Amino acid sequence: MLVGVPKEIKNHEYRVGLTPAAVKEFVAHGHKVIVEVDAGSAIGFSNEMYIEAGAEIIGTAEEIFAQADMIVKVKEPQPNECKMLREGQTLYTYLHLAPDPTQTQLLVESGATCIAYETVTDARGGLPLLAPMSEVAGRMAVQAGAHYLEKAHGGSGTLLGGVPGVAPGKVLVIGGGVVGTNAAKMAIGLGADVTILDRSLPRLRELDDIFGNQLKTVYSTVDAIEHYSSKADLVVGAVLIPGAAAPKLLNTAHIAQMKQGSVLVDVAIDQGGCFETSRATTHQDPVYIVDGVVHYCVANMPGGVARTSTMALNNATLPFGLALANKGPKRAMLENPHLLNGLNVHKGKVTYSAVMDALGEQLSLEFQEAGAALSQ
Ligand SMILES: NC(=O)C1=CN([C@@H]2O[C@H](COP(=O)(O)OP(=O)(O)OC[C@H]3O[C@@H](n4cnc5c(N)ncnc54)[C@H](O)[C@@H]3O)[C@@H](O)[C@H]2O)C=CC1
Ligand SMILES: CC(=O)C(=O)O
Ligand SMILES: [Mg+2]
Repeated sequence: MLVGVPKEIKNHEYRVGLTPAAVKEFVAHGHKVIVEVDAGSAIGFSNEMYIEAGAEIIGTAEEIFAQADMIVKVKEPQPNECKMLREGQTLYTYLHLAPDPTQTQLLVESGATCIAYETVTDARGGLPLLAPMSEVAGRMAVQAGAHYLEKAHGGSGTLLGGVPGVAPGKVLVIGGGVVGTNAAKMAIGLGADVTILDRSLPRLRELDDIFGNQLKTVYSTVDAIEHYSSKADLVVGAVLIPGAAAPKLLNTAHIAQMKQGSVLVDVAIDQGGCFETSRATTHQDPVYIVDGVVHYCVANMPGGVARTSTMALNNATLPFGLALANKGPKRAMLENPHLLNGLNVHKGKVTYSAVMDALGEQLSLEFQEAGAALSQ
């Protein structure tokens, strides 16, 4: 198969679909890889490294899209990229279609086979191609929180770890999944006083087993959220109800009760955010202040540490990517129901029901169940 890797074109997005190490794997399996010039240069993956791994460097995205059987990316394709896709071509990347009618319409019109990283599943009910970016975002949440607690950045001037003779800062993590666990790990590592809320008791038991008495686990109720947020220096929003908009767990009245200079990091902002006052921000302009509380709501946090994120993402995407190339997309998906769950659009039809539920009527889309669509 001819695999193409264009340079990402979203604002301040430096991740790249394949690392040189991943290219080497595709080449070792007999595939040809073409990479756009400087696709990874910003994060230390030079054109020479890709050539050494066996790739050919190509001057423009247009040539990559025209030649490749499968396009491997990170972020959802931008409109000009969608227009270069065609029937018979496979797109393997994050898509997040449900809130994005324009992209959905363009992918349907392209006729291409579009696989979304974020809907590929695993045998334990997890999302294995979302998990690495949730690990990154969870860890970054505490780094960002510690930074914005500094006086010069709008915070209260609190050091999360404290010092001998001064108590540590208090961190509240709401949601104990992948983001929440990684945030807790970092906050504990800094020596903060950490409490995590979840509404799943089995999950709270697991967290108790992992962290012991370094972490306070509390069942998530309105009362618990009110109590712990009013005392917190840093609150991390890390809830997910799969496929749905995030629930608003802190309202404006709760935020008014919080300490001046405390920090909210709303990681769930890509699902609409879990604080009433949250609105999406960017790496260029990451924070704003409401009622004396600093809000950090960056929707693509992993892009901020693009080198680590690219390597973490490739570790997860490589086995599925190789299966797509080795077997061909049709056989690879029909043989693996978890990969098939990634299929969102195929030959002009939507094949993922949550996307159909969100946009079907608005765009007059045609739906076909993924397995049936591929089998034709
Ligand atoms: N902003 C960014 O750059 C990124 C954002 N994310 C987002 O972070 C969010 C969390 O992702 P994951 O940790 O992977 O999800 P997850 O499914 O692993 O964990 C979510 C947890 O929230 C809990 N939960 C649901 N409702 C709750 C409530 N009312 N109170 C307390 N807990 C509740 C669930 O029981 C579950 O344990 C998602 O919206 C995801 O899309 C992920 C990566 C990057
Ligand atoms: C998950 C996602 O969309 C990102 O890492 O940017
Ligand atoms: Mg206040």
